Amino acid sequence: MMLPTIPTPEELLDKGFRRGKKAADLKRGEKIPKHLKGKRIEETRVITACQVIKDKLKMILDRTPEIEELPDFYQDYIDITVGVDDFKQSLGALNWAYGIITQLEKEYGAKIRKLSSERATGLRKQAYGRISSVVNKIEKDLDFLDFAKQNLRNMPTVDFEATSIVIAGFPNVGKSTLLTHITDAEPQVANYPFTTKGIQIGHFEKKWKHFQIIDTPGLLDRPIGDMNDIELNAMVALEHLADAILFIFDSSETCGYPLENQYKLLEEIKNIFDAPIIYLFNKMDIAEYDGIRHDYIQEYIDRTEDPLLISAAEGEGIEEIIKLIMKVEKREKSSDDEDEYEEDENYFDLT
Ligand SMILES: Nc1nc2c(ncn2[C@@H]2O[C@H](COP(=O)(O)OP(=O)(O)OP(=O)(O)O)[C@@H](O)[C@H]2O)c(=O)[nH]1
Repeated sequence: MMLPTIPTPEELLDKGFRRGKKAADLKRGEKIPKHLKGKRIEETRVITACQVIKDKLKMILDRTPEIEELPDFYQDYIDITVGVDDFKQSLGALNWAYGIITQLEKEYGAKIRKLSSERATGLRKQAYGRISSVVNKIEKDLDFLDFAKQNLRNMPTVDFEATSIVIAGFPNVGKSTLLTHITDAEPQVANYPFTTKGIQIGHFEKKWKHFQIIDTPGLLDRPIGDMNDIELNAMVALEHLADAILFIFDSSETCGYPLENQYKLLEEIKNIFDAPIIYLFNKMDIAEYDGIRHDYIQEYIDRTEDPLLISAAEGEGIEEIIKLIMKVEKREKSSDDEDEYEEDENYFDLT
């Protein structure tokens, strides 16, 4: 997500005051009756400074998307990454500053016009003091928005029209090998909270249907019991997105995790995700010796509903996986309307 560039309070004030001075200098060259000149110069200076600062604040507000209008996945993503409440509060603060500066512009414009030219400079200084104080009050909000901009820069680009399949399984079971076999091009790599390597999204199209396969190394590959609330929220964001889960077992256990533990992870994932699960037993090429399969591997295969036995590295079973993926239906995604943001009335009250 591209957010607008966020200035510091100093930059914002500096720009406003510099442009104010420039406009005032131009006024100085104009033919104006002497007793009015001082007033006009200072009035121009205050009004220009206010407008420049307001324009910048408005540009930031206009170019920042309304969070409620984004798909659930992005709302969740923003919440986990930077916090939706903080985000909205910061925008609220900018809106507040915009309102106050509009008032100061009117108030001081009128005062300067009413009083004598001798008092104009004093009034302009007073106005500048108050403008500075308002802009400095939103320092932490500008700071936060800049932090959000940096953190949301490499947000995953998700196609909400496509059917989404999320891959799960312990590290080294063959998730990325499978992803590259199923999808067309190099997967897109984007940031995702709690994944050291980011999220990988690959696409493929078949019979006019578009599918995206999502791998989240570091998230769907470890016991959920160990996760904190925020990490669980990151899982829930995926749940909002997934139309189906591809759960991959490493039948050879060369990934370092016994099938017993892999099965436990599956049980945990079943508790969190409502989406249907496609079960894959990978690395079958090394799980069998001379065509003989260990009884205990067979036991896990037998415990699983419609398992597919594959070898991602050798491209064995890929066609069957694609056939199963083609049967996945897009799920109706519910959006929760209850947690509408409540504005802090005192903060927004400009009257
Ligand atoms: N013999 C064999 N090796 C495989 C197979 N699939 C993957 N591997 C190997 O297993 C190792 C791990 O595969 P990856 O695809 O990187 O596994 P991953 O699950 O994406 O791993 P993380 O990114 O760490 O989560 C690599 O050395 C692969 O070459 C397979 O079907 N057979």
